[in-house]
Amino acid sequence: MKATPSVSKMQRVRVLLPLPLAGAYDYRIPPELDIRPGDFVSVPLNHRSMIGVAWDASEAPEAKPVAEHRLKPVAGILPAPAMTASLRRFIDWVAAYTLSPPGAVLRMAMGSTAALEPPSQQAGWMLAGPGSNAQPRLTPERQRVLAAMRPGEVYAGAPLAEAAGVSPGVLRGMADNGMIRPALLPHANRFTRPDPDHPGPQLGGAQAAAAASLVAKVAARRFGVTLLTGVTGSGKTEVYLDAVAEALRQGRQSLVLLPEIALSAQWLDRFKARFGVSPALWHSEVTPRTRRETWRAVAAGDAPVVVGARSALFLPFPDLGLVVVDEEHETAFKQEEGVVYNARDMAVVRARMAAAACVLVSATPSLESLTNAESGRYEALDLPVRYGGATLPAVETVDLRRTPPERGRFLSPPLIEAVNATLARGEQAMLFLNRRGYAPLTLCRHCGHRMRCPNCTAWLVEHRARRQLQCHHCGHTEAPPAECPECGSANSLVAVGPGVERVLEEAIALWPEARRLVMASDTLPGPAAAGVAAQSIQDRAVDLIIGTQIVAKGWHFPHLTLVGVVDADLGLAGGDLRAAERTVQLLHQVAGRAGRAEAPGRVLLQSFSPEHPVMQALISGDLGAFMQEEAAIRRPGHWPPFGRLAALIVSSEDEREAERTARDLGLAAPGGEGVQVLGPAPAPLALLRGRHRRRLLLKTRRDIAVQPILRDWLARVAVPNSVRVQVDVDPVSFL
Ligand SMILES: Nc1ncnc2c1ncn2[C@@H]1O[C@H](COP(=O)(O)OP(=O)(O)OP(=O)(O)O)[C@@H](O)[C@H]1O
Ligand SMILES: [Zn+2]
Repeated sequence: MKATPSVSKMQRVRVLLPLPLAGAYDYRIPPELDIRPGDFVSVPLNHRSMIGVAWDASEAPEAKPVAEHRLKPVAGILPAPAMTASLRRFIDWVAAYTLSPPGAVLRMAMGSTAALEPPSQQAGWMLAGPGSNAQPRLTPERQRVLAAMRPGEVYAGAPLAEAAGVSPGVLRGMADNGMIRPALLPHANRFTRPDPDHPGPQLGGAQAAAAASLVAKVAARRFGVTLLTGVTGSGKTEVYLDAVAEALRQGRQSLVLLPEIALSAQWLDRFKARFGVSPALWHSEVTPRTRRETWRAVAAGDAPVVVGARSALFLPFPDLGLVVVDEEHETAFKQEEGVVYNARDMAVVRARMAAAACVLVSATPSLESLTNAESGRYEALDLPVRYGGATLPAVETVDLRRTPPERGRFLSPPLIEAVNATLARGEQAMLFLNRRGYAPLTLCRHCGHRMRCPNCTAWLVEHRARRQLQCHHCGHTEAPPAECPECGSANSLVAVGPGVERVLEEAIALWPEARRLVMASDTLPGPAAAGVAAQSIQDRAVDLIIGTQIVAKGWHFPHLTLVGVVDADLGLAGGDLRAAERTVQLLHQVAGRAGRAEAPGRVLLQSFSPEHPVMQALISGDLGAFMQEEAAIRRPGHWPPFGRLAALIVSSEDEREAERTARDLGLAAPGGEGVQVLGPAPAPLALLRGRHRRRLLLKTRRDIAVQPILRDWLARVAVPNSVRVQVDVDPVSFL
């Protein structure tokens, strides 16, 4: 008798397919197959063969199940490790929470279907052995090959030929003569086990206490969430790496989520220094082959530590013991397309289902996590000082009303002077502006015409180096016209406002001798490029860094002492719920790059409103007080995290259809005590990729779940095929 009853006792099995439209489908189980929940199976669907997962029996069987004789049979079971119950529960949970089809969530968990096939083994050569009675001619070339081989070992062809200094044809000839024979190369497990006892840095004071607390949580092998906060440069990474070490000792796997793959460059060096080897990596730029190998290694428990982007949450860990979310406040953890989910929040759920410890890490924690820590749902650990006695940078504002830049320029005299002084001392300076390209707006001096995207409610951003106008929403590009498309005036188009390219232009004029580096997502397209850039900064091959938000997070540049924020007011303009919170977080993080070693740091914020509470919070550095003010503003109106939000985004290529559906949804809006619907209203991005957009916002009290209300609401409104209604639970973007 087997311990777990197989579903084969029944004649049918529910199979979840990785399709956005499907729930689980019923299939017939042929007598020769022994199928258990979690098995990867191939099944017929519309005359094609598809791979899906044997799902668990439904708790509420359908009223009218498909008749037995009409069911198609399962074709076979794939030789891949079955999906664990904890991952299946997680997929169901994410689908229910985000109102997504479970199949769409499953698709994220299947990584690459190729990973489900047995790994293809490469062929090589080995000595034929004593049994062979070959008596071939022993040329010097063949002798060299034999000398390069040891009995019983398999050699890949190309390196063997190279080692013996012969052509591959020689090997084939020897095989024909029976001197060597083909054999399969053994699998190299590329994910060497990190050594938890590899000597790491000596943790001091608060670091040691925090690390001990995290280690105890991992050792307890229970679910629990810890919010690890600490000033920039306090060594939070080193602290949570101790928790990773404990998971290794426990024989359990760890997952570390980072918001930006570019960041992983320095992080990987840190990991390697701590454990002697590299972890497995998971993000969109990993090659298909590595993806396949990583997926299988994770499933087999052979990848003890994975560091990745949000999609790594759906990897098939058989025994996850620790989930870390670094820079937990980052909005990059929100996936806005397809299944709309927040990886930070789902990481907590994944950890709960795996009975794993979860650690959320940030110098600027979100109000959500702070509130959870305050209520005792999360445990709080804090590192109050910078590592190694470094002090926090001094933050000042530059009042742009009093000391404005020269006409047509963007760097004010005080900032220019500060850069001068920094460069003169041989230290590094950074100019931060969260805007790619040369200028955010191109305008006709004569008629006032603005260059807009034809597909979006957005201005075209000039990228001068590429001689392009670009839409940052849909990717539309066009060449800058010679004359105004509206009034026909020649040479009348002017660039308005700065992007990093324009700041670079100004920097070249001011500091022609300085070695400059631009760090933006389009100039550093991948983690490798970011790694090279980071190294050149560490090696002091760069004097002046000009960057967008990718310079803000995580980096440790010991010789960087000045940070200049070109437009500190930029993030406040949008005016959504979290605009102030986000601006404080971003600018505090950027500021935190300055003065992380011996030399003290200085930060200058160029602003038109230095008296704004955001600037005041940055100057004082007292983010706790700022967040308490934020909480006081949001609490009475039940705004998150003191209430719940879900957005409906109605879109269609036909504006009238979008309008009509939005109105119908508005008319059918739910109500009652603690439930409120705002809208419909045109979205700020009223046109996006050629689709007209309307928004509705459901707001409920914290104790009222939005999902049942949304399901009920959506079921009452007929949505034409040409209209899409996207559900965004816990929206981060309000565009
Ligand atoms: N105990 C230690 N021994 C040696 N080096 C340490 C120790 N703690 C931290 N460091 C080093 O100090 C630097 C800052 O640490 P780390 O980057 O982890 O800080 P952080 O708290 O994550 O900062 P941020 O929030 O700004 O990203 C790193 O170079 C790190 O290796
Ligand atoms: Zn566009």
